[in-house]
Amino acid sequence: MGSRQADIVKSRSENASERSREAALREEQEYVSRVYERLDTERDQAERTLREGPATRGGGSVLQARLERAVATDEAARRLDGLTGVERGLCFGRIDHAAGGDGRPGDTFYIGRIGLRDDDREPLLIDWRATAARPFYTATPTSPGTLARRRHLHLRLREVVRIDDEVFDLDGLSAADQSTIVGEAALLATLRRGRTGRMSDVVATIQAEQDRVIRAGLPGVLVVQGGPGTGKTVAALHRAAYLLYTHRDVLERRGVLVVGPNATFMRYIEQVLPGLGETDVALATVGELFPGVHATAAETPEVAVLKGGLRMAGLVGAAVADRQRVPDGGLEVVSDGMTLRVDRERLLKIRDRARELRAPHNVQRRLFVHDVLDALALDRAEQFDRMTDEPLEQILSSGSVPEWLQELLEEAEDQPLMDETDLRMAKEALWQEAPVREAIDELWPELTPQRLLAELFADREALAKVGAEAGLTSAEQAALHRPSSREWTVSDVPLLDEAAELLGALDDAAERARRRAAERERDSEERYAREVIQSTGIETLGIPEIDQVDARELAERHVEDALDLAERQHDRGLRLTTAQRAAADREWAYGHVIVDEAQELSEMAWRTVMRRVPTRSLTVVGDIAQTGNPAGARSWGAMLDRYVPGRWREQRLMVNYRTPAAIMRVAADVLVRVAPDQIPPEPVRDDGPPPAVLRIAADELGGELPRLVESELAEIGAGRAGEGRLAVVASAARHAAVRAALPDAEAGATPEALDSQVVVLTTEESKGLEFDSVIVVDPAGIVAGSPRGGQDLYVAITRATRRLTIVHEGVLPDILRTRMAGDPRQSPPSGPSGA
Ligand SMILES: Nc1ncnc2c1ncn2[C@@H]1O[C@H](COP(=O)(O)OP(=O)(O)OP(=O)(O)O)[C@@H](O)[C@H]1O
Repeated sequence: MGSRQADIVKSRSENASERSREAALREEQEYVSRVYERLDTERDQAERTLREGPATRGGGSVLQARLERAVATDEAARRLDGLTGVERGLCFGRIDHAAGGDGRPGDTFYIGRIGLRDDDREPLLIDWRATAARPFYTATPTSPGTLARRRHLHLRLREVVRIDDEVFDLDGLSAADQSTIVGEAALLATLRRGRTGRMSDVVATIQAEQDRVIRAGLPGVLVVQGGPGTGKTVAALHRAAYLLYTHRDVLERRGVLVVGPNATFMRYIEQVLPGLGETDVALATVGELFPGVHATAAETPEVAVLKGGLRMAGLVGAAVADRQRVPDGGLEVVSDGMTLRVDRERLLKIRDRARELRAPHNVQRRLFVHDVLDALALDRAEQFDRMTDEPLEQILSSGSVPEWLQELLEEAEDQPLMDETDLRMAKEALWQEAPVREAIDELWPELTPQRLLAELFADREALAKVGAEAGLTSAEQAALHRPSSREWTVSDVPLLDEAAELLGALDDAAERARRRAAERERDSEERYAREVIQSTGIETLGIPEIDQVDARELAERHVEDALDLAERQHDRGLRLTTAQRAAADREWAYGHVIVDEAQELSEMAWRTVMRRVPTRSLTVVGDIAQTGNPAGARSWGAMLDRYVPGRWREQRLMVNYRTPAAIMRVAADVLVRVAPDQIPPEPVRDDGPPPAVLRIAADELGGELPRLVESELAEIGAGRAGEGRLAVVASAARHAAVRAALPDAEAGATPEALDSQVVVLTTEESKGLEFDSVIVVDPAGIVAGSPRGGQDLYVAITRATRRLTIVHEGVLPDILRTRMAGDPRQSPPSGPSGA
């Protein structure tokens, strides 16, 4: 065929494919418009139900009508919440199953963020979490299952703007093309988008290895280990949504908790779940796990290691025991001019009897107070008795008393000093006296966790005594000392939680009333707990500690009265979600807990997390190679075997969706040095320039850094459509100089930082985040500051999605030298001193 003829054929076939593309777009637009119409209708219906209440069916009692209303409004509120966040990209995929052997066409399904049905209850949109949607995520050219085609739909608002098709026609593909990447075109288009400072969901392009994580079963502990950018966070969040969809009966009432490393990170991920139609997941940092405390301050590495270690459980235990005192001289208190005494031996017995009560300190205290008051009342009675006894003896022995009176008096002498009523009244009277209360408080005070720890840390003497009992050296005891006014740190929170366990609730009347009410609910809760155990499948796993867990413990302790709920929900402003109720309650037992950046949790933090989930249904997400917390994990087994010995399972994610290959090669060099046993994840992206290295002296940062930032912002096209983010990640030593050089940039882990184009961060603050361009300042300082030599540099380098620049002062650290030497981009755009 001549070339002109070939051109004509090519252009005809291009025209034909253009026409069929337009026809396909039109067809999909029609369908997608129907789907949005349905969404609008459902939203209207839910809003009407909330506004006007459900249509009444008539008949039944008033109570029944109220209950029905309660259930319907609750459902409507939830539905509306779910329908509100899913507008963007509501329908993103379509799967066509191959024709069956009988020649009938295969089924076609549209996949979206939520499920929708038409008026005839026929499925219009399949929820991405439903089983029917699964082939969309798992089909690859090598194993397409029954799929003939997968189609990705790209929407701008409600308009279909592009279609990507994958036809699973293996014969037409070379072996090399039979990639395992699912929906490559759609995936790469997503990955190349500029960053906005907020994570978005990846529901349209979930990969097969991530799908296995997302859809893993609910029971037990699943560890997801993966290098940077492998989508651990995003997969964990999709997993939360999947579990809520699949196990709604259990999880809606007990809730799902996501624990993350810091407040900025939580803000970074917060829109993912609403985008998936889920609004009822509690998000918290470790510093927020103790209700009423929002700790963000960090300790020095030495104190963080100390406070993160398990000896702290012993320290807190010893601190509580130290507040149950028996003075050498016993108890002496002046009441009504009379000195009342309880001797040491008696007090020891009273203390031991209280301690034997298997209850927390504040509950044991009630028995202690009761017994001490007994002893004081008795002492007072005995003293009175002695006072009256002597004159009486004299009268009796004088022989001047008539016989009948003598008998009466002798009889009275044999009677007990006080009957029950006398004793109770005497004790109540004593308890009203301030000196008596103060004296008892000295021996066994009522304590909050905050008071216990603040007083302990401020008291060198107590620290020395209690510290020695917990096996702390004198240097460690001294390191814990601090003024009681100091704010709580993140490392303190697990200690507060530990203390709360040992202290129990305060003994106020309201608390007792609450507990009595809770007691009344116990029966139904126990029944519920059993259902929970059955439905999570834990029973069938035969996990021993579950058998030991009291069913009551497992029960959701806060079953809301349906009528209350209805009335509150009618006024939606007051509606409390499961997540909100759970977050306010330290003893809430969640149905599932997801821990992200889990390598950062200390041993003590794990104790706190495990208390929140007695069923041990957890997803633990992290990367051992990125551990920056000196008290964090060196291996998963070291942290988890204590709670689920040998029974946690691990899934690895091996593909890096964030960092382009050229940057990843530098990161891999660093990884070899810091964690030689870890394999770096394979990058999907092969775009973008190689990383640049610049030598800028510390005193030149003020002049050079702003120019570098400007030119990088131009490179990433920052500002267009709100996209384009740059981070300067500096060593602790250069942080202040960098901030001074970039006075207009946001700094630190604040929510505002995410909204700004340029942010200055420490490596710790950059954890979990990503930016189009990253400038790493002072790699040598970062390596020197990493507790295990280099992890922090690995984290900093792998934050970049497009461009990486390394700014150093003297000689480039060894760890970077191989790869960076002779790099073409060694000179900065404005040309300061080259490397
Ligand atoms: N299947 C996917 N489709 C599209 N984007 C994805 C996919 N998986 C991951 N990504 C993107 O890759 C980036 C990295 O994901 P994520 O932050 O979850 O990784 P990570 O493993 O938690 O990383 P790190 O350990 O470094 O914090 C994010 O921008 C995320 O949206």
